[in-house]
Amino acid sequence: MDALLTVQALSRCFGRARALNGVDFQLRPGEVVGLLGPNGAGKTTCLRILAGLLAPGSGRVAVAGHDMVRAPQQAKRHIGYLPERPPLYPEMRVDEYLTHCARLRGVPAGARARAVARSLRRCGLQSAARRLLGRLSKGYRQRAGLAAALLHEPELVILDEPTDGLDPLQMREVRGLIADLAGRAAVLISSHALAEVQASCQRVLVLDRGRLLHDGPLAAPNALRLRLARAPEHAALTALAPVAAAEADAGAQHPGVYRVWLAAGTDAEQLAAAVVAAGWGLLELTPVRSDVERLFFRSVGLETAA
Ligand SMILES: Nc1ncnc2c1ncn2[C@@H]1O[C@H](COP(=O)(O)OP(=O)(O)OP(=O)(O)O)[C@@H](O)[C@H]1O
Repeated sequence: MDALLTVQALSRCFGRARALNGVDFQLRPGEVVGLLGPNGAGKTTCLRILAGLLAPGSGRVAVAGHDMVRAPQQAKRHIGYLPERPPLYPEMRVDEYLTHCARLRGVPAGARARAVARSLRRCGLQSAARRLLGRLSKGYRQRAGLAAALLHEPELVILDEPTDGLDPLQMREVRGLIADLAGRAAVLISSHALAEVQASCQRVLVLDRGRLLHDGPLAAPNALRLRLARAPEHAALTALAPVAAAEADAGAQHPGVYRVWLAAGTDAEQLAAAVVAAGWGLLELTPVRSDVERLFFRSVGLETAA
């Protein structure tokens, strides 16, 4: 499938400091990707360039085939951007603000009310539509910023630390909003919250001192976590046709928890059927995801490969 976003050899300096250094990656339609990196890694700089708010020093950004420098209007039409601190006017009401943003975004006059209502609904803001932005909690301000970013139904949504400063309940709500976006739009999320990225993203980029150190999927191919009520002999488990390899999960609190790799040409459904037929009591069968924390520290050189 063609890339929705293409980033090529992107660099940017501030004075003599190099904030971004030769960054390359692509985003496909509908995928949710986390952008991780320590403070000062260049995440915000990168996202601001992608959103067309900051000029690149060199390199290229193209959105849906439109070059951000040569055709910024067309490129930006496909992007919704939630900055770290959304620029909300405290004296405006939520619905007034969204109507104002819809106008700035070029949503035609006749379609604005519908776009605002849809954005309010998607971000759970209907009951807050008449509230002053200046009186909103941090979580609701974040929702208002996201509602503004989604008004024109962008295919690429860029979120700069969307859960920063939120309480666990608000974080869960934002996570729900991201899950709701997934599949309909590509989402690029910068975050310090590794658990957040683990929960929401299919792929992770790690940036450090302006360089992209890692770009890879979070799902480990063919690996599943299997939990059984009655732990079988290891040999009995590996004798099942869909099992290529299995190892007991040493970190698990109970026996009967395994990491299982599927044999080529088999799938999770076949493994479930084989385990049930063996009478071991299937309690859980879930895809194994890479550990974002380990991946992050390994990428930035603070941990050697285990
Ligand atoms: N407008 C600016 N003027 C000068 N230097 C800047 C500017 N914006 C960013 N920088 C510098 O560029 C580097 C990357 O900053 P950036 O904000 O992109 O990092 P970040 O990964 O988003 O950090 P954080 O996680 O702390 O938000 C830093 O050294 C920062 O000081």
